[in-house]
Amino acid sequence: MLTLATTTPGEPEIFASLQGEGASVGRPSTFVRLSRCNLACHWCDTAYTWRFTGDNRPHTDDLAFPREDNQVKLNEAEVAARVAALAPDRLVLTGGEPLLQGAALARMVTALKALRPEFHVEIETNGSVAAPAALDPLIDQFNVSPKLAHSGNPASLALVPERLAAYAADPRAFFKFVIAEASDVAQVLDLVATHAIAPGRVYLMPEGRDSATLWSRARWMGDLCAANGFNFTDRLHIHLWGDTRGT
Ligand SMILES: Nc1nc2[nH]cc(C(=O)O)c2c(=O)[nH]1
Ligand code: SF4
Ligand SMILES: [Mg+2]
Repeated sequence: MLTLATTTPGEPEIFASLQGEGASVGRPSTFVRLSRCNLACHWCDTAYTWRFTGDNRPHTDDLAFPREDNQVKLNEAEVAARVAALAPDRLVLTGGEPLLQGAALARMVTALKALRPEFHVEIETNGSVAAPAALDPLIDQFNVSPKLAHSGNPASLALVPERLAAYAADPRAFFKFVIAEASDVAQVLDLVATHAIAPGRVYLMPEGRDSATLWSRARWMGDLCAANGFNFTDRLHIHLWGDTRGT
């Protein structure tokens, strides 16, 4: 069984869109959004995956989401069938933190590949959780987004050295850092040096949930990327559809 986020109460967040971030930006992809996260970022744009009623950890919106409206359980075969029925041949597993449900995801992706073997599978992870052995070989690309100090998470939870080292050693992994201020990049340089990550595998992405914020941060971030040999990634889906569920 998988616990998914919802678009509207009872409706699982499974949708065809364009990958809006990172190395596969612009590619038509079907997204499956898993509920629950092990972190709590102040600026999280999917707080409805974790900030359930009674969870008072700080968040900029300070909203509490009733669990019954924002989670739905679906079995692995049903999720696979819904993904297979949509046009894209690429799957993006996201959340929340999808690897909290890694064993069930392995069953779902196995069922999907039985229906449509051509699928390319990406996973968006915060990099603090490992993929279980059953899932790992089914993943073509890890989009690892370690959370820096400005996320508000204690480094002891967000930056697990052995996890980051394992992703750094995995050629399937790209690193995508959410940046709000130029000074955040010092921590990126530190992590990249510690784990010997080639700059060409690193993406800097502006924090922002509206076009104006993304554009204003992109202006100074472009220079920082060029100076350090990092890639820049925008958040295409925000420009196209805004900060909405199911896009
Ligand atoms: N279009 C689109 N691309 C995305 N790439 C990563 C996303 C995420 O929420 O993890 C995301 C998302 O929510 N929508
Ligand atoms: S790790 Fe991702 S899903 Fe979890 S709180 Fe942070 S931004 Fe949100
Ligand atoms: Mg998103």
